[in-house]
Amino acid sequence: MSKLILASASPRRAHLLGHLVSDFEVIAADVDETVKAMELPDALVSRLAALKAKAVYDLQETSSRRSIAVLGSDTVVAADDRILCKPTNFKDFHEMMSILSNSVHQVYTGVCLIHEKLQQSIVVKTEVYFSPISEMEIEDYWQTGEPQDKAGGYAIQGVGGKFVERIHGSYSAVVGLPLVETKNLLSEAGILNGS
Ligand SMILES: Cc1cn([C@H]2C[C@H](O)[C@@H](COP(=O)(O)OP(=O)(O)OP(=O)(O)O)O2)c(=O)[nH]c1=O
Repeated sequence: MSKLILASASPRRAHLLGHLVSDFEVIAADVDETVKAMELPDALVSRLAALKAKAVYDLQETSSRRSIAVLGSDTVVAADDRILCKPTNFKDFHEMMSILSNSVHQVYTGVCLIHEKLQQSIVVKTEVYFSPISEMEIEDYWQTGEPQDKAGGYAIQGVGGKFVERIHGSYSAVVGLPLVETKNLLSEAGILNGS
């Protein structure tokens, strides 16, 4: 049985993966997440998920690579293909919330599994519908500290959940790791217990 490594610094991803696998290691991947010119969101999350998995795979001793599997993932928020990264300051965040307020946007999560030299990737797209957000709500939300490290400036699983009217797609993908699709990837690779 292969040892599974999650190539991520995100506690949310580790928590979600824990719903599928009881035993895995976590190693943060240090990669350049700069968006390329004209890069579309689905291509971006696919490239970054693979980059993260490959970075951690390459850190492993050559002799042990045959018995490991590495999972990388990346999430971005996009409004009509315009990528909204993690807000760097309040002005940036305010602009994001103005775009998301009373409108629908897309959350893309890419997952890549490297196992026995094979690399398999998937991208999950979810549509998220936001209710109108007032100026005061934008200011108050920024003060909570929650938006700062989140793609698109919000967390559906936290305070940001109060802006979400409905979603069409995968809730776990919005949080950071699509459970059904990741389960299928791990299962096909023979990594899940009992598969
Ligand atoms: C939209 C949204 C994003 N997020 C989070 C998930 C991701 O952790 C983060 C997107 O940034 P990522 O760069 O995908 O992930 P990360 O920097 O947290 O961790 P790593 O690269 O090491 O795997 O935003 C939420 O937690 N809730 C949400 O509703």
